[in-house]
Amino acid sequence: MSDLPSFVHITEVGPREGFQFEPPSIQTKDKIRLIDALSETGVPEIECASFANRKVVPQMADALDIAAGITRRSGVVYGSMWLNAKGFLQALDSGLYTPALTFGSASDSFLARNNNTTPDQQIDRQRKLRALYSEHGLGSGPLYLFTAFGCNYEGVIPVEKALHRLSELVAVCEEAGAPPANITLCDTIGAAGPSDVRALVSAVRDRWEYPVALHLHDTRELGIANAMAGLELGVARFDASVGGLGGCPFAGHKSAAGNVATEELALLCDRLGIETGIDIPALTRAAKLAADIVGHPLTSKLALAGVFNRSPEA
Ligand SMILES: CC(C)(COP(=O)([O-])OP(=O)([O-])OC[C@H]1O[C@@H](n2cnc3c(N)ncnc32)[C@H](O)[C@@H]1OP(=O)([O-])[O-])[C@@H](O)C(=O)NCCC(=O)NCCSC(=O)C[C@@](C)(O)CC(=O)[O-]
Repeated sequence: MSDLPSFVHITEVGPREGFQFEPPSIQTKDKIRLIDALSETGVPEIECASFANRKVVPQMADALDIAAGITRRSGVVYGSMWLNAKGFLQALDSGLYTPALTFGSASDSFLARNNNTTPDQQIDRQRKLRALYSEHGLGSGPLYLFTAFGCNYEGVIPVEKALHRLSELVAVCEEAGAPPANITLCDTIGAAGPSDVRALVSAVRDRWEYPVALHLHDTRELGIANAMAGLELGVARFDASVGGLGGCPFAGHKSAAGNVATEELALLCDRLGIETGIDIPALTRAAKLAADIVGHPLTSKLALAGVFNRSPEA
């Protein structure tokens, strides 16, 4: 356990990844209500929305309204995501935090469905995005590898394939003089187990010195075990989603439902003596609000059971 980090940065992605996976009928005011509630929980960063083709992701068509409607609390970073230049320029206009994101996928089939590109086109798109980032004064940013462990269309992704796709994306960043701020390995469909996490994180570390981050899905109940494997390797940056909301609509018929729940990851860290800055009871209340807004129970057992009272009154 000696490599456990002392602090873990958790980016809350529920308002983006969660609501993209729900029907488009969720009201903008409710999305804003959840983001404002999350702002009071100590999460350091909230991904509020994405700027995407509204014909394929109508759930995110109100991204600009969300950006305009939220109450920004000092000390909280309010971010967004995009997959192309058009989305990046909208994100800039929104005033949400816009790090220089680079994206790719270990599965070529997922890439075609999610990003509408072949691997070569994706590299070309990332080069152009990087040039656009430079024009706007942005340097290094996170590099995301989707379906890093497996995919509903291609099955298991061998470590070598993930490394190959990563090396192309890292080269784009390095050639632009903007090495990745981190390499975020995404288990888009909850395909991994702890040994897979250990194998890929270690292989990436053997090859590059960039910090590794994890974006885990709990689709098959291994999300927290996978997070534990990452923590034991010293991974100190995670994405997670309040209540376990979310998934990617382009990930296949079994899909990607259920990110690791932020409050459960924060609880794991707390029980390991790792700081996150998160007020777990407050986040658990936000998870209940998220369930009310979407109108169905969420996967987080902590949200269901409530925080364990260590000193109950007799
Ligand atoms: C993939 C792209 C960007 C390809 O975008 P493209 O190839 O440029 O365009 P397209 O062929 O998809 O569509 C073209 C039409 O979309 C419009 N368009 C195109 N982009 C935008 C935009 N940004 N904002 C507004 N409109 C846009 C564009 O203007 C045009 O409109 P038309 O001329 O036909 O009227 C696009 O198809 C798209 O936005 N798709 C949605 C993909 C998506 O949002 N996926 C989910 C997020 S990724 C994820 O969840 C995984 C993650 C991050 O959580 C990690 C993990 O778990 O692994």
